[in-house]
Amino acid sequence: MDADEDYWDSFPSDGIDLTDEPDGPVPTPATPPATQPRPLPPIQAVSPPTPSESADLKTRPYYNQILDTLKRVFGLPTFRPKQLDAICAAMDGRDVFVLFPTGSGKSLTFQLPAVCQKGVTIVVSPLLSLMRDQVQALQKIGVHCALINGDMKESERTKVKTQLRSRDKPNLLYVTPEQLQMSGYMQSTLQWLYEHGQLMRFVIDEAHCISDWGRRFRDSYTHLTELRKSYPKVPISALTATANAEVVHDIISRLDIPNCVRLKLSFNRTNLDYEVRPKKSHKACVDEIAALIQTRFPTHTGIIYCHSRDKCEEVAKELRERYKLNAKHFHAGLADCDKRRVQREWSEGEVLIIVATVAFGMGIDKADVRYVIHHTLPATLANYYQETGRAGRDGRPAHCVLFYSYGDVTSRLEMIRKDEKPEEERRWMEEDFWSVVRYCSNDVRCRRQQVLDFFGEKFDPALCRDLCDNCRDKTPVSSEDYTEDAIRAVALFENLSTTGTPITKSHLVSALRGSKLRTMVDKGFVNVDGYGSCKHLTQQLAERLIDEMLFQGVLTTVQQKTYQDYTSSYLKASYPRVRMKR
Ligand SMILES: Nc1ncnc2c1ncn2[C@@H]1O[C@H](COP(=O)(O)OP(=O)(O)OP(=O)(O)O)[C@@H](O)[C@H]1O
Repeated sequence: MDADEDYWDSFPSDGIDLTDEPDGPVPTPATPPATQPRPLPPIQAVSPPTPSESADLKTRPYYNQILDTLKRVFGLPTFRPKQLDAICAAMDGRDVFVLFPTGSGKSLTFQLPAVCQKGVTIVVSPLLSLMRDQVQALQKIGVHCALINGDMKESERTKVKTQLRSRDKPNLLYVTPEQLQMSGYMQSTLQWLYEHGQLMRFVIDEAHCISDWGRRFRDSYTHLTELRKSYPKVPISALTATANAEVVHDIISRLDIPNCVRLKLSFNRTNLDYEVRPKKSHKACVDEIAALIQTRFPTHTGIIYCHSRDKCEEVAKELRERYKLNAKHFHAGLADCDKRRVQREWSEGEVLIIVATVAFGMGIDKADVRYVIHHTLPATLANYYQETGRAGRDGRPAHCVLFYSYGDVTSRLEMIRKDEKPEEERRWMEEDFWSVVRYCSNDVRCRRQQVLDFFGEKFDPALCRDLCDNCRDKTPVSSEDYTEDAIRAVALFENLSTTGTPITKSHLVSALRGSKLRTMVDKGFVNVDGYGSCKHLTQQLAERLIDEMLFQGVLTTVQQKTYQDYTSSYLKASYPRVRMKR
């Protein structure tokens, strides 16, 4: 399998281009991993703006100017929540920390002040594609801005730097952290701007990259900690969509902006409907996806995420050929020109369905995506939030469906275990992935609550308004203790193992229920002590019992090659054994 997503690769030396990387550096989960014993810094939650910041923003002397710029330059009628607070803080020359979810309009919070003020705002961004898109979008509406990255020819870079010292300065300069760090000429240009009072602000986009609490700590971001020392009078804005309390604290201390105006929005995407569906087989899953699209979204745009390049191509082909749906695939294996073409066709509505790996998403700002379907499990719950976050950016209802099977869990775990990364990183990957498994297997708790919980945000499920499958399911929930059955299952598993035959999950389920299947007889399982000890359980309950034992780590799985190079997943005990000397 050519698994595409490789979340833990180090970043390329100068920005990121369209590889099969997730959209932006990997978000940080709400809690640091248990296997990483680091002293916790004191948690400093993001505080609401102080009264002087929130009250009477409309009386600010520049209020009419920013409102006019919002309408005339950006073509937008009103501000979204907290945008005005962030813009006023920037206009007042304050340091600002913006923690808003994806798609909430963070960019405007620095772009608008940059347009209103004289001088240059430097925007440090790790994603080349995102930078290009933003610069193009700004140029389209007549904003004077420029870009410097490692891909450009030296002559092009020199042209921009010359422009920076001229009268015809851009309002915004987008730059990769590497360019800011490496280029001596860049440094001297900044110094020149600073000395001439023309350096308006530093904006650190994806600011969680600066924090080593983030899993994808980016080396080139470290020197950004020098900005305050080198340019003490220049205010700094830090923006991120993914930071827990520790990361926020770390960013603020590293950038040395302790008195920044802190603005936070809820991560609840109220218009998204979350649903998990069992994945019975690949074919059944594609059938269901096709039926869902044909009945509910026949003329709408959507994204289907798959784990591997092969799967993307296969699913897109099946949707086209079997269901006559307008689908195309996208992954990092495509030539750059093909990537651009498919992305453009989808953005312009010529192609409705994109079947993609996580490579798809960087810099995508399509407002009317009506559904995001996961054919395969995402790597972490934070990634799931980010990937589903591409739906409904226009604020209108959108649907997120995640297909889940234990088979996908085991193959993902197997891949993680085979990964050549250091053991600790593999453990993180596993732990992050378990958050997804727990989310899928919890069919009681509000999905929205589970997602927000992951980001450390408390959410009252009553506010979900039945916009998730668990809240919609009104079947009364009863809880029963299955410990006795679990003990029987462990004893039976031990006894079955004495036959020397590897045991699959379905063997154990059949043995618990006392199945008379030929294969159980042939393998000699039926004669084992405890065979049929859970006859009272239905097939579904027995399967859930074993799943639960797998989730809780009582059992685990190992992959073994069978005949003809097929691999099967076998159960392995992972409960501690008590051994005593007699
Ligand atoms: N006040 C507004 N009114 C209407 N649309 C807006 C407003 N502010 C921003 N938008 C639109 O919202 C979309 C998302 O904005 P933006 O790209 O800044 O989000 P973001 O928070 O930076 O998201 P991400 O983290 O995904 O980059 C854009 O299409 C933008 O034009």
